[in-house]
Amino acid sequence: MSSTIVVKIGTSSLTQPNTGNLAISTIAALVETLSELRQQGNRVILVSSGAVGVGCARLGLSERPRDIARKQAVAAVGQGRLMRVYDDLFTTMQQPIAQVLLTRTDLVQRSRYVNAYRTFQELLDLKVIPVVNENDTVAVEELKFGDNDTLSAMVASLVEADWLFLLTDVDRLYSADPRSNPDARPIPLVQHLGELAALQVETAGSGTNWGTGGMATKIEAARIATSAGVRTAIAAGKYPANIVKILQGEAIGTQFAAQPRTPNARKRWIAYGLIPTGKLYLDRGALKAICEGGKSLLAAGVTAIEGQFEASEAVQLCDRSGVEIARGLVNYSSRELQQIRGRRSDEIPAILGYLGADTVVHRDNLVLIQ
Ligand SMILES: Nc1ncnc2c1ncn2[C@@H]1O[C@H](COP(=O)(O)OP(=O)(O)O)[C@@H](O)[C@H]1O
Ligand SMILES: N[C@@H](CCC(=O)OP(=O)(O)O)C(=O)O
Repeated sequence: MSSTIVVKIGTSSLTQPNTGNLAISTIAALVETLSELRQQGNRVILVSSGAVGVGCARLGLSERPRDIARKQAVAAVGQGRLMRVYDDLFTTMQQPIAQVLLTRTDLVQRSRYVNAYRTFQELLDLKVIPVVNENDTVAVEELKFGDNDTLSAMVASLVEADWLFLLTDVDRLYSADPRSNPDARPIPLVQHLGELAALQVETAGSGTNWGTGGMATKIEAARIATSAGVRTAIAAGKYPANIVKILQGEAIGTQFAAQPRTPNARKRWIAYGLIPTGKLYLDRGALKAICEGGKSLLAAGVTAIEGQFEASEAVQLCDRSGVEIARGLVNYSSRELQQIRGRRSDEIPAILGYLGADTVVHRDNLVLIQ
């Protein structure tokens, strides 16, 4: 049966740790595996990091630039080089590829999100492997994915993938960074991300100087992807052929079970495309109403508000301790909500001096976060 498979590979796997030069044998093995998967009828997307690392090697820079403009310039050098290498190798496998560079804003605006979705579908229908990266050269700091782990999870959610593979320079997730902690225990399977707290998994430490985010961003990616219904695996970038073995059911790397997928595409955009600008804390009655009753959120159930936001923006709906339970588009600004929180809906016109929406977040604009 054919699947939609998103594979993300990090800089630490694509480049030699000492010189920053391309790890050609790894890239060639990756190209072979992905081409074979494609030719077996699967829909395949590659999310590849490496623009900054490869750009640095090309320009003879020995470390990742800290200055933003310099980093953006270096990425422009590396991205072209990287695509040249991919295109040469994929062409030897008769496999067409496409470059897709995304910024975070492309997923925030509904029209651009839908447009990106359509372009991916078209490319996959044409049997092309899209090679995706963040558009580092134009992305602005405040609106960045920041790391390709998050980007790949959002792409996997956008295209409703069956699998997300996060290929890195360790063979799986451990209870702590295995580089600094030889007693770290391997974690083969995560049924639910809640288990990680009980397993006391530490994600501090970010491997080589070239990787961004370390394990923490991979766990966050697994959270986004699994709650969008995508099975996720963390595995060694050195052995891309393991992807095929994992698809055949072998217990390699760390595998995260998928949660049921939100069937409504617009709700998935609310949950995974938008960037929340505020937090609403809910009382127990409101949590029960939205979680068990499938109801809208009313002002009466909001106990506190954090952040500055306008009506129609995305907010996180949290329990008393700040754990996010749901996300939604809010009908009132933070200023208005400060005035009406805890109050009955029929009191709102008198408090605000005008007739607003009955609900703070309507159930059609509200999605539970697993
Ligand atoms: N709990 C953990 N389990 C495994 N690796 C961890 C853990 N915590 C931190 N790490 C580090 O994360 C690194 C991988 O992240 P990173 O360097 O960002 O890779 P990539 O370039 O593939 O995104 C590993 O080399 C490892 O040192
Ligand atoms: N977009 C950046 C990659 C950022 C990133 O997440 O890097 P990595 O941790 O190596 O996957 C680049 O191409 O250099």
